This record gives sequence, structure tokens and C-alpha cells, in this order.
Amino acid sequence: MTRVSFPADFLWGAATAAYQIEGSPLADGAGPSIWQRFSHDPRLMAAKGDTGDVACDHYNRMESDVALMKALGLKAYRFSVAWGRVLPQGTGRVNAAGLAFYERLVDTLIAHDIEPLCTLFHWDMPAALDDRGGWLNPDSAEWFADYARVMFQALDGRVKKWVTLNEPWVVTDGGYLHGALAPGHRNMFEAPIASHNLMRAHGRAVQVYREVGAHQIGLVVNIEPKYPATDSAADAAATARADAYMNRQYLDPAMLGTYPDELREIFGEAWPEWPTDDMALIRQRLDFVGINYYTRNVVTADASWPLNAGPVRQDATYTETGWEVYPQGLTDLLVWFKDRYGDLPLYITENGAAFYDPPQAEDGAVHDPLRVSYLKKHFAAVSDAIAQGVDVRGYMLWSLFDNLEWSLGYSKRFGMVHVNFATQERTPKDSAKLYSQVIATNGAVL
Ligand SMILES: CO[C@H](O)c1c[n+]2c([nH]1)[C@H](O)[C@@H](O)[C@H](O)[C@H]2CO
Repeated sequence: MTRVSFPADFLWGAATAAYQIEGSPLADGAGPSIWQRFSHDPRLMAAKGDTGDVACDHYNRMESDVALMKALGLKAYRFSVAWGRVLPQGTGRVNAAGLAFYERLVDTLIAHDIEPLCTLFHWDMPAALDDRGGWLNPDSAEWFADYARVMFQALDGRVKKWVTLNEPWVVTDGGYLHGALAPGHRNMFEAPIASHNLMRAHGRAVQVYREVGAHQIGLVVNIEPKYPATDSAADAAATARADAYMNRQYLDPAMLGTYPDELREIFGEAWPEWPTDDMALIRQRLDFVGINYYTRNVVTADASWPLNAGPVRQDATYTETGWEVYPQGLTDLLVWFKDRYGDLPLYITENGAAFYDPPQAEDGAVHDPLRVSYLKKHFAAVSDAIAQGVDVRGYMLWSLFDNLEWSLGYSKRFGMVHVNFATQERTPKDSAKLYSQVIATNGAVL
């Protein structure tokens, strides 16, 4: 590992998402999202009773939360917009009060010299659009384009880095194939359709941005590098299937205008023949790509697992969400991206870990040594990739706050700032104190 170093203007920040932190999901005329429905349905929600009704109460605490971001020294803050706050029915009438919250958030960030990075879609589709088929409806691309236009026209200039979608793979795999996430479908024929329409929506939003925007726009994908358990041909094929399904299924169309060949084998009769025009729509020039990295997967051929590709547990530290701590995977995937797709600017738009933290701070402190260790190793991994010529421009720690970890509820704490959900008290953990030093010294403290 070479000495840790970062470019002088490296953008150090933190990330959150609307439904995970805001609370007040129906306030001021907002329309419900599919996550409002899903989290209130005990048949669907794994952590029954955990909803986004309050979360971190950020909707009511925004100003003090931004002041806390400033105190931590953040240079940037990646947030998402709840589509249904701005367009309660998903299309049509704009809810001025809902849009005003995001204008206040952006203005407050700028007043504190914190750059806003805005994600348009972080999983919380308006329920009214789900009633019209959601991402299964081909009209969803235009619904999203219209919503994006509203946001661009309201905030572009104050927001200079836009993200269309957060992790289309998770939306598709979790929401349409395995049912663990909203809207909770379990249908192999639906998954490719939802996935393709998500990517069409991404393409349309970028086209709209090129009409009305003046700054930068990108896509955020989760990448989980896949490593064969052995050098056998069967494990190599299983690894290629897993990589195609999770990683290349989204970057190849966005960057190359093609789907990986393995997808036809994986989905079989459930894989449609896509119109060529769609592939041209999806492949839009991007100003950056955001990479969400948490862990890797070691793969072996195993017919008892989807894709005939099963995970092989390693002799390593694992997080509360069952993810191996493997910082080398971040370096490897960044070099892989550059080699496969070229020298596009990249941001680490999410990286972090859930380890056990107590529900309450003790003596005003929360000691999280495992997270401190995780973060130090992953900062170094980013530095190693930069040293190998990868154009990484910034890092957004996941997450600023402990928050609603989707269907897992509040039990999985990813925050560098502890939240006591009984009192809403915020307490910077030791990891936040480390991060402040890393930001202040641009990594020299590592
Ligand atoms: C498969 O893991 C993904 O990379 C991933 C991990 N995470 C995510 N995506 C989401 O973008 C966040 O909303 C989650 O809270 C966060 C932690 O689970």
C-alpha cells in the first residue's frame, strides 16, 4: 500500500437518503411513496413497526443538522429528494411547499460552504405512480423526465452535481425480483422490465438535463466485485454470471449501450429483445459516475443459489449486515472501471459499515473502533486507486446519521453520527471525529 494521498480539491462528504432520515413523509402536502406503504405493511417489512414516519426527524431539524455537518468539516453533502414531496401524484401539480424544503436545504448548505449533491431517485417512488404500474409502465421514463425537469429548473446552479438514480440494481433485485424492498414484487419477468425502464428513465433525465442544465449529471451504481473461489472453469463462469447480473447489467448499457450477454442466459425466456433505440437512449454522455462500495463476493458454482453462483464465506471481519470487510475490492473495482469504461471522473458516493452501536451514547461519546478501522482501510484503498491513475474526485461516507436501513429498520447503524431515536439526540461517534481530521488534513492524518 503506497502512502495515502488525495488530490488537493478532493471532495470529502457524507450521504443520506430522503426516506431514511427525513420523517414527516406526508407533511405540507407531500404524497405517499411506495416506502410509506411498504414500511407500514407488516406482511412486507422485515423490521415490523419500523417506519419512516419520524426517522431522524431531519425534515424538522434540517438547519441544525446542516450546522452539525459544518462542525464536522464536511465539504459536500449527498442527499436525495422525495419525489412525492415535490409531485404528490408523481406527475402534474407541483407541491410548492415540498419543493421549498429542498430549496431551503440547498440554500442552507451553500450558506455553510457545503456543496450539495442531489440524487433525484433513491427508491421512494410516489405511490400514485406505483398504482399506474410503477417502473413496469414504459411511461415511467417520461414521468421521471418531467420530475427531473422540475428539479433542474428549480435548483440547477445551486446544485451543480446531479444524480439520476441511486442503484437501479437494488431497486430491481430487491423491489421486483426478491421482494425484500418496496414495492415487494417477486417476479422474474417483471425484473428485467423494471430494470430497463429505470435505465430508460435515467437516459431521459440526462437528455432533459442537456436541454436545461448547465453543470454535471451522473448515475450512481452499487458495485460488488466478484472473485472466483477457485480457478475452475465452473467457478469462473459462475463469477462472470454474478458480475454480469450485479455490476455490468447497469454500467454496460449506461456506458457502452449494450447489455452483457450473460443476462439472456440468466433470465432465459424472461429476457426481452430490447429495441435498439432504447439502448441509444440509455447510453447518454455522463459527467461522472458514482460508485457505492461496501463489500466483495467470493463466488463458487452452486446450483442451490440464484444464477447457480453461491457465496463463499471468508476468514475475515464481517459487518452487522453480513458483508465482508475487504478494502482491496474498492481499489480493484475502481481500476476495473477505468480499464473497462475509460477515464470518466468517479465519486465514491457511498462507503461505510454497520457495526453494533448502543441505542444511547454513554458520557456523550460513542466509541466505534470497528468503523474507524473500516474507514481508514477504505480511505487508503481509494488513495491506492488514485495512485494507479483512476480519476476519483470525492468520497461520500455512508452515512452521516444512523437511519432507517430500509426493511432492516433502525437496528443496523451506519452513521458516523449516532442518533438516539427515543430523543433524536445526535452524538458524533469516534468515526466522525476521525473523519473530521481526515477532511481537515486531506488525508494526511492517515
Ligand atoms: C448492496 O449494498 C448496496 O451497495 C447499498 C448499501 N446501501 C445502499 N446500497 C443504499 O444506497 C443506502 O440507502 C443503504 O442504506 C446502504 C446501506 O445498506
